[in-house]
Amino acid sequence: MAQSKEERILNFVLQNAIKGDPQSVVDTIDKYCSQKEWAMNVGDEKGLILDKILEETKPSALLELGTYCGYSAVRIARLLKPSACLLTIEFNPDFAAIAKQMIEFAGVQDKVKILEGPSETIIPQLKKKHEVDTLDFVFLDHWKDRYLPDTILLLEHGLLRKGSVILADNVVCPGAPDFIKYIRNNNSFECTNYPSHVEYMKVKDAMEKAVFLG
Ligand SMILES: Oc1cc(-c2ccc(F)cc2)cc2cncnc12
Ligand SMILES: [Mg+2]
Repeated sequence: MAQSKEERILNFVLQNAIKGDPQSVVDTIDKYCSQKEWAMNVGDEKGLILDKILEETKPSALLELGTYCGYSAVRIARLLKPSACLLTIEFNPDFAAIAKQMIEFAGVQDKVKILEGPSETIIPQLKKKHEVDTLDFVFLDHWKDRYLPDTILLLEHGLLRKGSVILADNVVCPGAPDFIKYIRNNNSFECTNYPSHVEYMKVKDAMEKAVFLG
């Protein structure tokens, strides 16, 4: 069976990065995806914006929607305090299997839990099945037409508290216009836009930060 792009990325990491060193895993994925095969990781440019917002927020309970190969899960986990926990939801079982190996190789498996399945099913289970109280930080990086419905689900299930930070990737390209319209017109959110570029390309993109005001 021919290897998938995601398997090629994982194998490049296993052969070229340093086991147990999350920064080397992040750098190695960026090297492969900028020089050999493009892939939809948040990447190094938007990754620095993500890093800065994480360092300002210092979250303990985090949720990521859209694990893919685990690049942002490793990137986020490398900055977390020992007691912090990142739950990351991935719909595609093949991606989830790659991400599991990527996270374990990076040595951040104690801070990351992959939840495989549709976000609309898993979000309502977070409190009872996954012992979540409220979330300090949410990274939206999955299907763009799920950003708005999943944000509404988070609100409906009492998963946000005063000060919870939502950070959304790709609000320009591919774009999430319904999410942006909603969140910028909702007085319960304080929004900030961070212009950037699509990972590994010169195409304009941006991230949007939305702080829940309670
Ligand atoms: O960061 C991303 C980028 C793109 C994407 C694809 C094609 C293109 F031309 C430009 C951008 C798609 C994504 C899907 N899910 C999560 N993240 C994504
Ligand atoms: Mg993205």
